Amino acid sequence: MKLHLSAPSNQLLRNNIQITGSKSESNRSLLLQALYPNISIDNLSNSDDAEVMQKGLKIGNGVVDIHHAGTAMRFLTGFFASQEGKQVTLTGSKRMTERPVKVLVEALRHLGAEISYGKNEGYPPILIKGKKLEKSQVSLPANISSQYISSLLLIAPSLENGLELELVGKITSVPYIKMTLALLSQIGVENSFEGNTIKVSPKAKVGPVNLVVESDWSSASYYYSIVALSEVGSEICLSAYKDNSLQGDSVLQELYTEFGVETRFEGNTLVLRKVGAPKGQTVQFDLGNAPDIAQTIAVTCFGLGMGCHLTGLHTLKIKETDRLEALHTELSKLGADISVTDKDLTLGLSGTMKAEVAIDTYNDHRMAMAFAPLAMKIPLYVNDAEVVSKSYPDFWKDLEKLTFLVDEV
Ligand SMILES: O=C(O)C1=C[C@@H](OP(=O)(O)O)[C@@H](O)[C@H](O)C1
Ligand SMILES: C=C(OP(=O)(O)O)C(=O)O
Repeated sequence: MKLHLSAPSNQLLRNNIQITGSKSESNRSLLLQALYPNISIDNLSNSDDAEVMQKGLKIGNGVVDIHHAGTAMRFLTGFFASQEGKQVTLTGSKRMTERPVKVLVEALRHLGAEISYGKNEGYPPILIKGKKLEKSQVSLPANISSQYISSLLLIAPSLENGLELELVGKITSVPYIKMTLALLSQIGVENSFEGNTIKVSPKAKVGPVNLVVESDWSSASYYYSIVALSEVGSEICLSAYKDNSLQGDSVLQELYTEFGVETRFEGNTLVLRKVGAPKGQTVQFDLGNAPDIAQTIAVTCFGLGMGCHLTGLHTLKIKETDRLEALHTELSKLGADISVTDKDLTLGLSGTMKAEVAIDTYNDHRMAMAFAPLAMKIPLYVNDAEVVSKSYPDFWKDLEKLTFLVDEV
C-alpha cells in the first residue's frame, strides 16, 4: 500500500488520540502470565508483535513464526528453552533470520538449554528442546541487545534457584532491562541490579495480580514530532500514560523541550503543547537508552531545518532494517545533508526540502511513522505503509483524526 500524505488544512492542532499499550510491556507481561496464570493484563498492545507473542506462547510443539518481532523472538527463546517437554522451531521474517541471537543462545546453553541452529550459526531459525535449566549463574555481553538480558530475566523467577547475571561490557538500552525488573517487582519477585550484576530470586507462585500496561511512548514520539512541526499553540492529548513510566522513551518529555514542545499530565492524559520556537539551531543527544526514537528525532530536526548529532546508535544496524543506512538514504532523497557511521548520525542545517518524494520503509514500521510528520511541511509518499502494524496498526487512521490527508495511491 502506497500512501500520499499532506498537511492538515489548519496547522493549529487540537486533538485527542488513544494509543494502546506499550508493546515492550505487553510482551513481557504476556510471558510472565504464561509462567504465572494468576496474572491478568489490562491495556494490552494491539500490535502485530503482541499478537504473534500471544500465538507463540500458546503453541506446544512445532514451528513458531514470529515475523518481524524481535522481542517475541528473544523472549520466546528463553521461554521455550526452560519449558520441559516442549519442542519448537522458532523462526521469523527474512530480516529476523539476519538479527543475531547467539549471545542469548550461548547463555541459555550455559544454563543447560538444548538449542541448535536451523541454518546459520548465531541466527534464527533455532530449534529448541525445552528442559529444566539446572544452573543459576551466567555472564553475557551486554552491549549488543538488552533483549537477551530481559529474556533471561523473565524466566529467572521460574528457575529453581533464580538467576544471577553478570553483564559484560557497556550495557545498552538500560531502561528496557529496568522495565523487566520493575515488572518482576510488580508481581512480587525480588531482584537487584547493582553495578554489572543482576540477581533474581525464585518464585513458585504469584498473584492474583493485575498488570496495567501503560500506553506506548515510542508511538507517542510521532505526535511529539507533529507538534514540534506545528504552529505555536497546537495541542495534542494522548492517553493513557503515567508520570512514573517504565518506558525509557518517556525521555521524550525532556528532549522535545529543545524543539519548543512542552508536556503536562492531566490525570492519565499526556498533553503535548507547542509553546515556542526551538531553543537552538542544533541538538546533540545520546540515544543509547532510547534507540527507538532516533528516527523520529532525526526527521523532526530535518523538518525544523535544524542540525543534530545523535550518538549511542550502535544497536540500530540490527533492528528491523539497518536504520542508519535507511535514514541516510531517505533523508538524502529529501535534500538533507546527512552522514552516518555505525553508531552515530549527523545532520547539517537544512535549507531545502524536496516535495512529493516517495519514502521507502524497508519493512520497518518506524521508517513509515517517523517520516509521516514531515507532511506538516511538504506533501510526500510513503511506500509499503502497512508496515506500521508491527507496533501501531491504527497509525494512519489516527493521522486522519488530526485531519492529515492520507490517500491510497
Ligand atoms: O526489550 C524491549 O522491549 C526492547 C528493547 C530494545 O532493543 P535493544 O535492547 O536490542 O536495543 C528496543 O529497541 C526494542 O524496540 C524493544
Ligand atoms: C526494534 C524494535 O523492535 P524489535 O527489536 O522488538 O523487533 C522497534 O520496535 O523499534
